[in-house]
Amino acid sequence: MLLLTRRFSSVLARSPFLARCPLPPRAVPTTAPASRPPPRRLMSSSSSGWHHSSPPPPPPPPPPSSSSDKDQLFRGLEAALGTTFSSDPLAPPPEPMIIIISGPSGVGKDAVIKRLQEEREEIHFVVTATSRAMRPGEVDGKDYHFVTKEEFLTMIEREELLEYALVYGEYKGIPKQQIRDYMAKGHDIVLRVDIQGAATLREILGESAIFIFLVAESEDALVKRLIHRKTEAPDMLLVRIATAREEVRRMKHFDYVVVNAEGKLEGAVKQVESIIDAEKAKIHKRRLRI
Ligand SMILES: Nc1ncnc2c1ncn2[C@@H]1O[C@H](COP(=O)(O)OP(=O)(O)OP(=O)(O)O)[C@@H](O)[C@H]1O
Ligand SMILES: Nc1nc2c(ncn2[C@@H]2O[C@H](COP(=O)(O)O)[C@@H](O)[C@H]2O)c(=O)[nH]1
Repeated sequence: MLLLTRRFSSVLARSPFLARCPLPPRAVPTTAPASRPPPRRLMSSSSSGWHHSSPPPPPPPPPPSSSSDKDQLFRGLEAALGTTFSSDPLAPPPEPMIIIISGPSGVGKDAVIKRLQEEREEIHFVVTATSRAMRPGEVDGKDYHFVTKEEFLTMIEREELLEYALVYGEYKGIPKQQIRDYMAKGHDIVLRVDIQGAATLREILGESAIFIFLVAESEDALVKRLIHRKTEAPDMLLVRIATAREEVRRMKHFDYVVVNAEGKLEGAVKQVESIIDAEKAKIHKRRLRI
């Protein structure tokens, strides 16, 4: 430290900055401090305590004011350390992550993901494959890859799916290649699956992915939301609602729970974004293995 201070002092001694802002003479010792006796201290006559017998040290030099002074100081510090200051980022670059968004039918998974995609372009939502018929308003390749049952079975045979399940009587599955392609480009990946799909993915991905459980504020709100969506006949509605009761019990196997309350879609999306940001800032990151 003493050596560094000396070197810095000698570098600055050659700089015009020093001419204007001289270092205090006693700030940089020129002889080893061990050879100097400790300063004598005297008891003050006042009741305020101890005082040094030596005069007070001179005030520190004023901070550099002009940009050339600051530049001189910067270069002086570099010279004192004997290396240039690097402008490389100090934090490692964030690695792509896999985020699984699951929850009971009708809770708002698709709605949350749609808004999330609008907010974060770097996120890729994996379009899953399904054997179910297209609903009015759905787009092939955007909502799902709509395939026949035979085509789906071929995908299973060829081991093209990371996970697949029979969901309400129809096949649903995640194409592996899509994940690989987008991760290679540095994108974060969002997967939307039902609860059984999330359980399978936990077995495959373990702690390397982030599992978010989306819930409505109450069962009552969830049922009203499903009725309002008008996509299911009453018998199928009953199946989805009965299944939802069971599914809520699986919440404890997830990493996070996010409440998507009635009329509060934006709040739920913000919370998912906060989770992603916090996970990105983690020092001991999740190591992805797929
Ligand atoms: N916060 C919210 N407040 C009010 N309505 C909402 C909210 N979030 C979503 N919705 C509506 O609730 C319905 C169900 O949402 P969505 O289809 O996104 O659910 P989902 O979880 O993807 O369902 P599924 O699992 O059956 O595909 C939709 O009509 C959607 O517009
Ligand atoms: N296990 C999987 N579940 C999936 C997949 N893709 C979608 N889903 C889930 O299915 C239900 C029903 O969807 P719907 O569009 O018919 O209403 C819903 O919970 C989806 O999240 C998948 O690849 N695997």
